Amino acid sequence: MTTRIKICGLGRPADVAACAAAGAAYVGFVFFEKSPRHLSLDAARALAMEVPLGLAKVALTVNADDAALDALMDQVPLDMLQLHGSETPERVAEVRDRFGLPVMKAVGIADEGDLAMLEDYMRLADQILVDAKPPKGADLPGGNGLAFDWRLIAGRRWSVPWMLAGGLTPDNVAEAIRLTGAKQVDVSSGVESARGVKDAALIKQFVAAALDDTPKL
Ligand SMILES: O=C(O)c1ccccc1N[C@@H]1O[C@H](COP(=O)(O)O)[C@@H](O)[C@H]1O
Repeated sequence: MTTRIKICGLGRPADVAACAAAGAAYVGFVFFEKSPRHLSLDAARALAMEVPLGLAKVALTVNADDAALDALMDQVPLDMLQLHGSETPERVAEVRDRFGLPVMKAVGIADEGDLAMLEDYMRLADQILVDAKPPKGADLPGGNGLAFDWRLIAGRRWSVPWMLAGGLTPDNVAEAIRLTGAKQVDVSSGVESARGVKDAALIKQFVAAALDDTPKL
């Protein structure tokens, strides 16, 4: 199976085109006002219309309530919801039932003590996104360009599909895949030329580096 790649935090039609041309499997739109990648619903709708069939559109939200998710779902065509806040397992189940889209829950990892949470969420989410835990006091719960110790999840057994995230770059993604066995990876900061600004050349390099590590059968 080829590595599936998500590029998160797109802002312009040219970013969508770069992801499609490079061979990404998912594109991510951020709905979190503190983020430099935040999109209004109008901007996201326009951007989503540019996404070719076969490239999955993921909405990243942080502790969004039903009203916010209703508005998002009404206005933006989407394929998946990424819950990147402190949503409980019960909230993950509720969102999945109410909105009828696959739900990917982000889990922040800093040390072994965080690994138990993976089991709790794997029972209820369609996918898990394994990210670095943000530093104390950080403005953003993700998208900080920080990696965690990948050895913590090396050899782990997974009961649902999962994606590796956190501080990935064109230079380290192949090693991250090799160490963790990830079949899906997600990147934001590592393909930006400035905070919040995606770079087509870096997107191409990242996808090529991630695909290059796919075992050839
Ligand atoms: O990208 C953001 O601005 C963001 C905001 C709030 C929560 C998560 C966010 N991004 C996600 O964080 C991870 C890792 O990002 P990075 O590659 O380390 O910058 C990724 O899943 C993004 O989807």
